[in-house]
Formats: sequence, C-alpha cells, structure tokens
Amino acid sequence: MSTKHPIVAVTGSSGAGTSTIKNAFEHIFRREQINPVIIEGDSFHRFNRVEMKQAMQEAASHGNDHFSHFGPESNLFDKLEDLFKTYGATGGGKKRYYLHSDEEAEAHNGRLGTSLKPGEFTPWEDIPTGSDLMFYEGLHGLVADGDTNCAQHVDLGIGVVPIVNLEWIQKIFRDNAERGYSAEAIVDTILRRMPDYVNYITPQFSRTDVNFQRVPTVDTSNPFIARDIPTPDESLIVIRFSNPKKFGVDFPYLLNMLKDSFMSRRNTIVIPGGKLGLAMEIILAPIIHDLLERRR
Ligand SMILES: Nc1ncnc2c1ncn2[C@@H]1O[C@H](COP(=O)(O)OP(=O)(O)OP(=O)(O)O)[C@@H](O)[C@H]1O
Ligand SMILES: O=C(CO)[C@H](O)[C@H](O)COP(=O)(O)O
Repeated sequence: MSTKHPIVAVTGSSGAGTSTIKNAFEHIFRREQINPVIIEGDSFHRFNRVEMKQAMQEAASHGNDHFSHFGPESNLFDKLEDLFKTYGATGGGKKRYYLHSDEEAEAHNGRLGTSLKPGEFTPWEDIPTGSDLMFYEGLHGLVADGDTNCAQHVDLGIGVVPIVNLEWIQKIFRDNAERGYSAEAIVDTILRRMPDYVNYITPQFSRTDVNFQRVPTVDTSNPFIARDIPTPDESLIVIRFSNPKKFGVDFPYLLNMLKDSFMSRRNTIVIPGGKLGLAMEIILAPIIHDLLERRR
C-alpha cells in the first residue's frame, strides 16, 4: 500500500469484462483529470504465443493437460509484485504489452517502429514519470502464491466476476469475434484452465475491496449454444463491499441515485445492469478522489 503512489487493481478471469471496466475507468480518469499509468495484466505472461504452445505440449507430454495462462508457471507473478512495490515506493517501474491481435500489433509497431506480430511482447519500457496512480487490469492483480503477494500492495482492489455461465459466453463470443478462435478451441481452453481458475483466479475475489458480479436475467443454462451475450438490460449487477466502512460507502445515497437498486445484504447492493457505468462513477470516483487527496 502506498499513500504517495496508490495502486488500483481490477482483476477478473479471461472474458469477465475487465477491459470493459477499464474503459469505464478511463472516463472517470478523464473527467477527474487523473493521470494514470495503465498496466495490462497479460503483459506479465511468461511466454509469447509460440513459446506457450510449446510449453503446453511439453507439459502434456508429461501428463499435465492443465498447464494454463492462469497459473504461476506461465506468468511472472514475482515481476508483477516487484512492479507494484517499486511503483508504490518511487512512482516508477517498467511495463510492456502482449499483442493479442493485428490491430494491437499495428498500433504498437507504429509507436515503437518495430515489426512485432500478434502473440509477441513489446520490449520493456520505463513507465512515464509523474503519474497520479497505477491502474492494473487483468488476471492477477490480487494474486498471492508462495512468497509472492501482489495483493498486499494494492490500495483499491476490484473484482469483475460474472456468474460463470455468463463469463464463458462472454469469453466464447469475444475470442471468436475478436481473436479468431473456434468455439471448440475456446471450450478446450476453458477446460484446460479449470484447476488454475479454482486455485489462482477465484481466491483473489476474497482479497478485493469491491466485487462487481453480473448476473443474467435470461436463460444461460447452456452457455455453449448461446446465440449472443446477454445485454446490460438483461442482467443485474451484484456489488459487494468487503468493508463498507473503510471507504465510507453511503448506501442510502446509492439506493437513491441508482433507480431500481436494492440491498440484498448489509454490504451488498444490487443494481440494474444498464446502470453499471453510473454505479461505478458514483461509487468509485469518490474513493479514487480520497486516495489522491491523501497523497496531497
Ligand atoms: N457489463 C457487460 N455488459 C455486456 N457485455 C459485456 C459486459 N462486460 C463484458 N462484456 C462483453 O464480454 C466480452 C469480454 O469482455 P472483455 O473483453 O472486457 O473481457 P476481459 O476480462 O478483458 O477479457 P481478457 O482478459 O481475456 O482480455 C466482450 O465482448 C464484452 O463486450
Ligand atoms: O487469458 C487471456 C487473456 O487474459 C488470453 O487467453 C491470453 O492472454 C492469451 O492470449 P492469446 O490467445 O491471444 O495468445
């Protein structure tokens, strides 16, 4: 934790919607004139796409069919913790990008004068000086494993966790439409990742300050034949605070501002899916404001 250089981490599984939430944060940052340094969690994968395929084949040849992007063998948890520690102490550190698609490769090649391909990393580069906070978005912002503990450095931890059928529908659609994978290949990936999902992804949601859980109000009982992603209006969002007092959460105010919301537990408010952006703004903007005030 750092008063001077706070870290906000949005964490969730692949397809959960962390990039979507990142976009909502970018609006908050723009409106509040906050200058963040943004870290994409996938840049802390250990292997590029070709190496990962080889590492998976190697693991399979030893009888391990569950080697995955969710676990410690294929990610640099220690390097991520180092970055959080260094940023908290100095406001500096190094970042890079994992290029998922042609569009991402093109954008970074243009910026760096390189000819990197999808599935490769950009070189490590110094993060710009003078940022107000670090914003991490990805799989492992609150991870802890052995001697490594990223969660302890995070000032505001946010979990993005649709119920699992919806998470799978979101992943299948996004990976198919934007990353060109077949439905069968995506289901194989989901199955391969399951042990690491249970051991390394879900425990993080007990270390977060706030979880946003999207719950569909339409039938998603067979996610593998779904024809589309349930829309915001076809869902509710369960928002659970681990300790409402820590951030001075004012539930009567939230209930008043968020039409059709209700409390389901003393620390949990449920809102219509279409109100997610507004809810994030009225819940998170004051918390971020406080983090930055303490800094001043
Ligand atoms: N609240 C939401 N309402 C409707 N659709 C959503 C919502 N959140 C995410 N989605 C959709 O789900 C898909 C996956 O979302 P997104 O790309 O944000 O996932 P992600 O967690 O960043 O995945 P990855 O870590 O693999 O990049 C996208 O098609 C996105 O539009
Ligand atoms: O888990 C993921 C995102 O969080 C991706 O599956 C991982 O980054 C690998 O990406 P790609 O399939 O594009 O090589």
